Amino acid sequence: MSSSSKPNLPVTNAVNGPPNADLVRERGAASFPVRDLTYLVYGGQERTEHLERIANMVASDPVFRKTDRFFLSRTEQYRRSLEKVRHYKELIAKHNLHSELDQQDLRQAIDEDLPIGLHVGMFIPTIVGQGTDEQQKKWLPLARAYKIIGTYAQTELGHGSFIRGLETVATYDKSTQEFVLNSPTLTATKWWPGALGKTSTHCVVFARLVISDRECGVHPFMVQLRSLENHEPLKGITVGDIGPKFAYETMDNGFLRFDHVRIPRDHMLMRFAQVAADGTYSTPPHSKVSYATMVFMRAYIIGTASSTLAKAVTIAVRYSCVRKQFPLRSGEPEQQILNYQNQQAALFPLLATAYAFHFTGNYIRQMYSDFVRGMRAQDFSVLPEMHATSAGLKSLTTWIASAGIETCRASCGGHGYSKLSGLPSLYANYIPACTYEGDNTVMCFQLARYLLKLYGKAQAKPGLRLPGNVSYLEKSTLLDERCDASTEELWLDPARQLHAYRNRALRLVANCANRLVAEMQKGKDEVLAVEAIKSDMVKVAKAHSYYVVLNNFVNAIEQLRASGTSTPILRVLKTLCDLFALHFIQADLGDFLEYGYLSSLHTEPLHAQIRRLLEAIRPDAVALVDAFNFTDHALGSALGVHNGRVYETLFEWAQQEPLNKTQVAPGYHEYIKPFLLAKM
Ligand SMILES: CCCCCCCCCC/C=C\CCC/C=C/C(=O)SCCNC(=O)CCNC(=O)[C@H](O)C(C)(C)COP(=O)(O)OP(=O)(O)OC[C@H]1O[C@@H](n2cnc3c(N)ncnc32)[C@H](O)[C@@H]1OP(=O)(O)O
Ligand SMILES: Cc1cc2nc3c(=O)[nH]c(=O)nc-3n(C[C@H](O)[C@H](O)[C@H](O)COP(=O)(O)OP(=O)(O)OC[C@H]3O[C@@H](n4cnc5c(N)ncnc54)[C@H](O)[C@@H]3O)c2cc1C
Repeated sequence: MSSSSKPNLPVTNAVNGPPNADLVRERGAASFPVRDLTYLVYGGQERTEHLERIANMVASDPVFRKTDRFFLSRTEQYRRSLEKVRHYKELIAKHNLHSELDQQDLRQAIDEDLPIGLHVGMFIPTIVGQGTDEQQKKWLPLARAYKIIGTYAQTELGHGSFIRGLETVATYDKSTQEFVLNSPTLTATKWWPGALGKTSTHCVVFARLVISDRECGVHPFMVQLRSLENHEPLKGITVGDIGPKFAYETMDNGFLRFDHVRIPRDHMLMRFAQVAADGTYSTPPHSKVSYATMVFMRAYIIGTASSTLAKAVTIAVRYSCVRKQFPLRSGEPEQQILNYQNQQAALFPLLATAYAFHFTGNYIRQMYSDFVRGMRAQDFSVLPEMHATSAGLKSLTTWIASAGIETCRASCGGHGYSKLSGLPSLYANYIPACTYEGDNTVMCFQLARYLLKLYGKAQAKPGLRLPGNVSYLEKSTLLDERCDASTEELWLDPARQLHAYRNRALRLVANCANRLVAEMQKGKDEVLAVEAIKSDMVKVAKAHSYYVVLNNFVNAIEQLRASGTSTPILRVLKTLCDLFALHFIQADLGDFLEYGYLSSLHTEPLHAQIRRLLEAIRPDAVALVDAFNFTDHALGSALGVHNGRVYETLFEWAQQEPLNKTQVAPGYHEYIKPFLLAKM
């Protein structure tokens, strides 16, 4: 079956001409209607077409061009991103894109780390989440109209993960009803906040509240940093850019110091905790409610892991169809490198993972909106589950996506190392996701701690009912059960796949819990006992998160089946889900073998089934990446161009290299000529 219709996307940036014949053939051989899968991914035909209109508008707009980005200095890149921000605002007005969703779609299409990312992603959400109604009324209209630009300033030179260790102080002065913000030490300097260095006029600062020498914990405060007239820093404020980074050049991550800066009392965001005029402090209803913006952003990051990985896989799969190396036998044509099993084994599990993470993103979005509904009704009961689940999923998805981008890059051979492949910058700009919004390892501890607690409760109280994704912790009998997938066919049973993931997670939780007890029996207190099991806690968190991802993928397919999705689409999604499930068992085989859950009786059919799945996906590989529907602008890759004119595009883009502006190299006269022409 061929694609039901051609995607309505312009081929920007790529060199025009007849499309690569191999890609054309591959597209014609897809076993499912590509367009229907695109609709499924993006939420229907209407929404897909809307996204395409925005993507086309961006892709054909010269202000948003990307191809020269590699040749610009850091300062030029920052200026260009400001130019894009201005144009983004002009387009909102011109095309009436005033809804939050439209603006999100537009930013996504622009596809750059713009210095308004923090304004939109953390500054405004913090005002919404932590501000009183009056505070929202005052600041939201200004922020939404970009009359003020803000960021989220929490991390300091000395502390990021350990929020309670922040040193910036906000001391309440009852006599003037003001807070005095101060950075008492060098390590109290705010360090890293995006757009803090040069762009923001305001920020939400996290500081320890002190009232009459009493420590009241870390709270958020609204602070103006720069004049709205001339952008100069205000009195008492030292602010600037933190300097060169691994990548992320378009973003002015900044530093900030306060020298006894005074702000009015109503600049503390007081939705949950309050300071009255006389200095009376009212505690928040939940001690971690001021961390809510981070939970929001973690959920957002989980949602973007799929699309980021999907971009890398799209580039690598298309290129691997165009690229040919070696005939199998002399005299035969050379093979597309995607025909090699090793290439498929590297790329197809990542393709499957990009689809798996798509459904994880849907799941966490739903969980987050239920959680927000509860919060609005002063119900914080879901907070621990939301925090733990999002912390674990954020870690797993960003780790896998980061490693996956690098695998894609390496799979493109030498050309993958060229920045023109788009993969080095995709990787370099993405990997901080493993660190920001909570270092992944530290986040894993949060989930593991939650699971250990629930496991302990379930042990202490048989018959206790735990919520959906953690209900397996009730069933210690599961530990005695063994895998019975002794044939290739049995490995395709979702119930058996889920059984394996549940069993592994439970085993690791139980093992950790036992070790904790053993460490305490050796005389350690609980704190030191936890220190002795920390690397196992990371494994626990990952194992549980894998289970959550797979469970959601399986459930999503069941729901699609129930809602009448066509057989060819269901078939291809099931194949991807199977590959996801089996690949990550194979990757962590030691976990499953260690406790005798699996034996060689099961591993042989497991490996064989994985090989079959790779073969099954091969004819649909191009269609499956096409279904993500990225424009050439979004991919920013000479290797991933839709028309497959890889070599032509690489050649043309390389001509832009500034070194090629002259035939004779700069420096020739000083450094090359003297030794070339020196007498022997
Ligand atoms: C839809 C529109 C979207 C627009 C998007 C726009 C695009 C934006 C693009 C920009 C992209 C990227 C930009 C990146 C920006 C990056 C920003 C940042 O990095 S901001 C700084 C982030 N910092 C962190 O994440 C710090 C991590 N540290 C922590 O979270 C905490 O300190 C923690 C959890 C490690 C420990 O906290 P604490 O020491 O206070 O607590 P305890 O460990 O003692 O735990 C006590 C108890 O509380 C529970 N707990 C902890 N945190 C939470 C929470 N958040 N919620 C609920 N409960 C929490 C913990 O589990 C313990 O529970 P207990 O039952 O006692 O065991
Ligand atoms: C690109 C980028 C953008 C950022 N944007 C912002 C922003 O907008 N606003 C903002 O406030 N911050 C921002 N940050 C800061 C970011 O949130 C922190 O860097 C992050 O939370 C990690 O904290 P840290 O740097 O203190 O790491 P550390 O905690 O110092 O981590 C270093 C190592 O120590 C380990 N470790 C730490 N604690 C423990 C423990 N208890 N047990 C065992 N191991 C431990 C970690 O696993 C890690 O391996 C940004 C950072 C980056 C890189």
